[in-house]
Amino acid sequence: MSGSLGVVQRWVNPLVAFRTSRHFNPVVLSARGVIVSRPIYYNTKVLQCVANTVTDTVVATDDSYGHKEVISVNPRLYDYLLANVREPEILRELREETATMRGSQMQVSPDQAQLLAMLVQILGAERCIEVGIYTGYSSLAVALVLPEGGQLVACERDAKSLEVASRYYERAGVSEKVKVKLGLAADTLKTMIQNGEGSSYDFAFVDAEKKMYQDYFELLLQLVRVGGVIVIDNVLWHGRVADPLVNDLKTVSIRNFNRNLMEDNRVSISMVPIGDGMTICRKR
Ligand SMILES: C[S@@+](CC[C@H](N)C(=O)[O-])C[C@H]1O[C@@H](n2cnc3c(N)ncnc32)[C@H](O)[C@@H]1O
Repeated sequence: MSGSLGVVQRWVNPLVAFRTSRHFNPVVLSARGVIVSRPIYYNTKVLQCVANTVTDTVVATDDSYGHKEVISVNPRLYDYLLANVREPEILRELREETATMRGSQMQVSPDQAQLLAMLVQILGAERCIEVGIYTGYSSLAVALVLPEGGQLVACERDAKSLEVASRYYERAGVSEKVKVKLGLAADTLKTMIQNGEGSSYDFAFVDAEKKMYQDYFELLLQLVRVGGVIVIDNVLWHGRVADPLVNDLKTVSIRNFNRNLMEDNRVSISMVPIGDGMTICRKR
């Protein structure tokens, strides 16, 4: 720090200071480091946030990424994103009730649910499957956009969480559309195949036992028609899949599943960094 009054930008990345310089008056400190003037529009905390916004958010810019400024969602940006999600009132109530329960971190986020509903609508899906209901947030999001006569076969092994889900299906008026299958999902899917339901579904969402992903996928690939879509949740697994030092059973199985999917010519794929990561697969 200099011995005279001066502008101090030690907390500002020079690139960011340049980019944002039109938007604020800098902090001026005395020789002893006492603030003698503050920005006109921002207090120092806000200013710090402004200065950090770009550096916190843009996570990749170099030529490995074609100099594309790739962003990562920080809390402030995520709040903004959520403020732009159209979450139906009934889903909000279910999400808030679930938030008081054990395991609430398992439910998909509002932006994920909106994407699922959007995919179902784009596909014009009438016959859907969900693997892993919990209290019903994602299944209700799908059921709400199904057309008259549409059906969602939803698999869950935990009867207690199903009580919440069923109550919300009822309240939302979609009970007729959701066929709940209590039991192990793989068994339910096998039975559906044995019953001749192969290639008759338009859409499936997988959000249950991570070690079973490959099995669920193989079964669902038989149940979904050509052109149908299978969405898999948690494919980024809190970032652990990209960390070679993490090798617990769940991480390894998701990592292997992702690698297999990359080489699987039976589907087109798109891995999307939404929520905990989702891969959208379209059956060829
Ligand atoms: C991540 S949660 C599902 C969250 C849900 N999609 C939502 O948005 O609220 C996973 C659910 O899968 C269920 N589950 C786990 N293994 C299962 C299995 N083998 N068969 C059926 N359900 C299973 C769990 O009981 C749990 O409720």
